[in-house]
Amino acid sequence: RRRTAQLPPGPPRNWILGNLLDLLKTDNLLASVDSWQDIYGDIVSLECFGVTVIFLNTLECCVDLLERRAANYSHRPNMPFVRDLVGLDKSFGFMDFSKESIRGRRIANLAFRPSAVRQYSPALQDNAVILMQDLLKLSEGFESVLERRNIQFALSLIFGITLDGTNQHYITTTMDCVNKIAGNVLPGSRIVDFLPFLMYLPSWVPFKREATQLNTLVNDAFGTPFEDAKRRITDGNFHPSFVSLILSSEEVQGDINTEDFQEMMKWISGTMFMAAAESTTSTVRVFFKAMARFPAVQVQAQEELDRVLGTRLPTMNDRASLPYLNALLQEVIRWESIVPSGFPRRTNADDIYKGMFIPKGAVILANSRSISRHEHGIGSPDEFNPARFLEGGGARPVLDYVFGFGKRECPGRFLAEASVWMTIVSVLKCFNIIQLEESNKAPTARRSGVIHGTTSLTCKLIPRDRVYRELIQSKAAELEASQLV
Ligand code: HEM
Repeated sequence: RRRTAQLPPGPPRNWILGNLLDLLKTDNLLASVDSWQDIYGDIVSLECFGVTVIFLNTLECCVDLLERRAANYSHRPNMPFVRDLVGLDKSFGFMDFSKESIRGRRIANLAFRPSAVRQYSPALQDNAVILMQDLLKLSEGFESVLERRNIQFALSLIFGITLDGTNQHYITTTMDCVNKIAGNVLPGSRIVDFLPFLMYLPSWVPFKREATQLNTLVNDAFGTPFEDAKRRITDGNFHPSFVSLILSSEEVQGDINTEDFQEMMKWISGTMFMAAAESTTSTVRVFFKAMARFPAVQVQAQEELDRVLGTRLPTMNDRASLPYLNALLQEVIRWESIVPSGFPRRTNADDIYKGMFIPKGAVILANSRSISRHEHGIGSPDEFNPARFLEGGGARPVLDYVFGFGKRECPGRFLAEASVWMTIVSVLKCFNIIQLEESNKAPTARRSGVIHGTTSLTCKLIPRDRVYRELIQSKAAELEASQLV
């Protein structure tokens, strides 16, 4: 069967370069994948220097392969640039599916499983209050405030670090590191990923110099906050965090004080931090964009908030009584997928699926953007309409696909959902989001690569009522006095 089965169909290949030129268009790659799907169907393949790249464009294909055949589809691609040269092979997010990556996920789960995330409710609420206070001071151009607050929250939750005048460098280092990693993950970002022997070129070759610089940045961004957290724990002057929890946990087996364990924890905590730093901010940016463009949805959401809460600020306990807001959260995550082509996987052995040949070593991308555009229920997929997630709306719950599949499913999904929910209900309760006139300049995409950072925001905030301003200011003053944020 293997000899007769063909690779999945795909765009024509150049006899030397294969589909390299198609893959190099990373900015337009998603638009190209849409058109290939229309022409070639649910599974599309490309080829480059003997490496097959396969896009899975439907939920059925993703579940069949990434979940039901997980044993063959749970590795990450070889990616010599980021894994070997930059050194991210020590991060469980980049490791093959192995005892070590399973251990990393288990340890992360201790602090990010649903029961643990529920305990972060007070911290999420406090974080939302401080964000609202920052937004009150700055009605326009608030994108950097969102980014900053999210990084501060992640630093505090994972490492127990609060930012003061001495450690602001964490913000720039983190963003620089996340952007550079995200830009080097998709197939086509680096030729060396298709031709691994290029790794052995001398160190002055430009891409190797770049890798060395990125390696230094990665070691700093992953290592410094962990060392800082350990120092605070040793001094006995620390806020409880993921690191302090694990370093004192009875559930973790092995010798916590060995160098190997400490090194592993550095990479696990750094991985969770880097993954959290950008993903939630990008999702919140999609929310602002949608609210500015679809004011009727905003009015309906505020109507529900005012009816259920009166004039008090929201808390995490309100989730169960705000069905429209819950649907709105799902629609934000569906409408503009922030990890549109998933995080690449690799096959471990040859396979046959639906009569097509999927070779060993193929890079597999779960096209969650396409799924979100086909499993959207009522109306057009481009319209922002939370009602599609209410009864009879027919949309597939986003948790079924946006956070990946099977054994590599996103371990931060419960925190991501809770944190984005708390932010959007707080913003809608306290502000109206107004679309600014679009400038003539085409909006710039913030980021390309594996994380889609959406276009720059063209909206401003108008506080809704004095009562919220007063509530925010008094609660924020309390928090600042107790140095909890
Ligand atoms: C809306 C926000 C987020 C989205 C859409 C998202 C999506 C994803 C996706 C699609 C994957 C790949 C899963 C696969 O291979 O099947 C992934 C992996 C991962 N995510 Fe998230 N994520 C988000 C937030 C977070 C947060 C907040 C954290 C950390 C607290 C996190 C940590 C990770 C890690 C560590 C992995 C790698 C897991 C592994 O390789 O085993 N993510 N995420």
